[in-house]
Amino acid sequence: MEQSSTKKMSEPPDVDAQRIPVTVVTGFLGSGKTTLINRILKEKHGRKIAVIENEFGEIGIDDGIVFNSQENILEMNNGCICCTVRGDLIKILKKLWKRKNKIEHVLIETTGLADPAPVAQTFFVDDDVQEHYRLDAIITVVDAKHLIQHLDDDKPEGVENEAVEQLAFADKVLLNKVDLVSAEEKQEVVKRIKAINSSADIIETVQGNAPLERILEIKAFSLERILEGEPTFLESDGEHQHDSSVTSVGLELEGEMDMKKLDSWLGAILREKGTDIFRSKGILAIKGTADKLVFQGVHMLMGFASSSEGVGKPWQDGERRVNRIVFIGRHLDRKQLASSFTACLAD
Ligand SMILES: Nc1nc2c(ncn2[C@@H]2O[C@H](COP(=O)(O)OP(=O)(O)OP(=O)(O)O)[C@@H](O)[C@H]2O)c(=O)[nH]1
Repeated sequence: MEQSSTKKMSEPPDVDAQRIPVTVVTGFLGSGKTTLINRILKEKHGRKIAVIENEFGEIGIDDGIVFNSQENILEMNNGCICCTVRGDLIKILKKLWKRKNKIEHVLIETTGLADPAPVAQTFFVDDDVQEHYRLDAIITVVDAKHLIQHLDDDKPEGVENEAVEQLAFADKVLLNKVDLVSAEEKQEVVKRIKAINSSADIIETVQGNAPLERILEIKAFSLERILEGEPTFLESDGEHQHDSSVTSVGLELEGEMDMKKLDSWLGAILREKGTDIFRSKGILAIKGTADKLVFQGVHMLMGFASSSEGVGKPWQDGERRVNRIVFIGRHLDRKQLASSFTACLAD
């Protein structure tokens, strides 16, 4: 007896067991990050999960369509998590561990244009953060249909290709939207992923349906592996250049929309400009119904959902019906988008 208690006393404390695991969910615009996080939150995981959510675009849309039953959602929408709001990320993390109602897992959703490296670096360069958190894994969600075009996107000198960076840093790749590609197309995408990152496990998913035990608390992040590929990982100050040709136009307009006009307007824009418009989404008020309409576009693919199907909440009595829509991509014509959006208002 005595022997075993002496042994116990001399054992180092299990530091990892005391630190809160963090999963960074990254992946290009529209790949399915929010879908994955919503799915995780809805499952019976038995953990108290906090989500830190960073959205790209002039106006945030995700807050209105997701996570509506969760209290532990922290929004950071005043810049990109990998540069301007990294200080805010540290502040939020510090606040979180001081909460009485102890958090057991943190999910960080980066914007679709973020470089995950500075986010990962946060867990190794700040002493307080390092003491309380452990980076469990970087999960990169990939849109099987659109990945290759983003990997092949020509970037200006000195600008990183975000889709490549996101894959290079992945501990797990969720090859999402496999329902949209053929077996041959899928094989080609897998080949491209492996050429960038041969060590990450690839999980094929539809609507982010990966088993939780393969994505949470998996201790997959390895600093050694990262340092092998990027020896200066811990030294750099997180400074990097974003592709400034990708911008966003966010529009807000009070009133009720004509569904027919809206549908044909969005259909036409995405058909004509869907190569340049990477992502579009909106929350809309339609004449004749109190249900909120949620619009989602990824390049030329678009779809609607409604609060009648449990996505978001209906317009409440007295709530101002403000339509919000955001377009993210290249060569966006703000004036033209604004006037054609206004033209969709119901008479
Ligand atoms: N066909 C298909 N559509 C999917 C799948 N997963 C997600 N989607 C749709 O893809 C669109 C974008 O999904 P999100 O989860 O919002 O993507 P995201 O990565 O969070 O997008 P951003 O945060 O704006 O970059 C939505 O319309 C989803 O319903 C899938 O497996 N198959």
